[in-house]
Amino acid sequence: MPSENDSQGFILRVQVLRDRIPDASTYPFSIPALAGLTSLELHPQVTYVVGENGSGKSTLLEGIAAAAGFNPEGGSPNFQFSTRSSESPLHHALRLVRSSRRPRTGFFLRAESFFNLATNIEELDRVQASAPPIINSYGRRSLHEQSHGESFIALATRRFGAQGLYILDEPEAALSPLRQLGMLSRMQELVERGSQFIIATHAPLLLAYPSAWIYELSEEGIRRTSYDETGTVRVTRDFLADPNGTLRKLLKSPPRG
Ligand SMILES: Nc1ncnc2c1ncn2[C@@H]1O[C@H](COP(=O)(O)OP(=O)(O)OP(=O)(O)O)[C@@H](O)[C@H]1O
Repeated sequence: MPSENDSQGFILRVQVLRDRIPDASTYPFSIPALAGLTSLELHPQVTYVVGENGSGKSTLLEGIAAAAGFNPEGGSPNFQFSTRSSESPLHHALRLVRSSRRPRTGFFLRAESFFNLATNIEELDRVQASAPPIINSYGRRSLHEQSHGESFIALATRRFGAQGLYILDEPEAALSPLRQLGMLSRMQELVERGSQFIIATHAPLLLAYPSAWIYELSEEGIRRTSYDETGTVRVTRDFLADPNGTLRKLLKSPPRG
């Protein structure tokens, strides 16, 4: 049963300490959506970050994840593998305003590091042969031997748990539309058990969690918006309402049929 305290998220707000920014004219502080950011309030349960390619979603999520103690390359706070040090210095300038609740578990998912995570689990299980295998928490089957979607579903159903902080960068890359809807119901189970999500996405289905807050990043900055006003929903809705009309405007020769 969720306690009254569960109505608070673990992270209440993300503050940007402008005096810790070494050079506002270089990456990542030069990204338009981040340039003027001073504070971002998070929903206690589900906060989405949307915006065009290159608008700064991954940079922001990585900064929040690193400031929260995750490996910037992804995984749970226990995973400390490093294949490259490409993380941006954003987290040095971020201060997380936390509630009195502490997450019991958590995961930072970034698509490009899922492969490394799978390899890291195999290596850890090889060297720690006496301990219960870590892969047991991921459905007992090597993530390398599962499809991208299967391994994500194993992660969300087996490894994600109550009182968790989950920072997910475009998880839809792995998921069919049906599985994206399934993810919404898995999110509800976890939210009801005190978890908090921060999700960057381009997927209208995955974006549909009710009462969540949505921030849209753009050249103008970062602003809270509604589901219907997001670019991703508008473009998808317009297309599905009239695919042929859209294609006629877009393509040189008209579509057949
Ligand atoms: N290591 C880096 N050094 C310099 N610029 C970078 C670096 N990483 C990303 N950028 C630039 O910062 C901007 C924001 O990138 P980011 O990956 O955060 O965007 P995004 O919104 O997540 O995009 P997408 O939807 O395509 O995943 C882009 O213009 C990108 O080219």
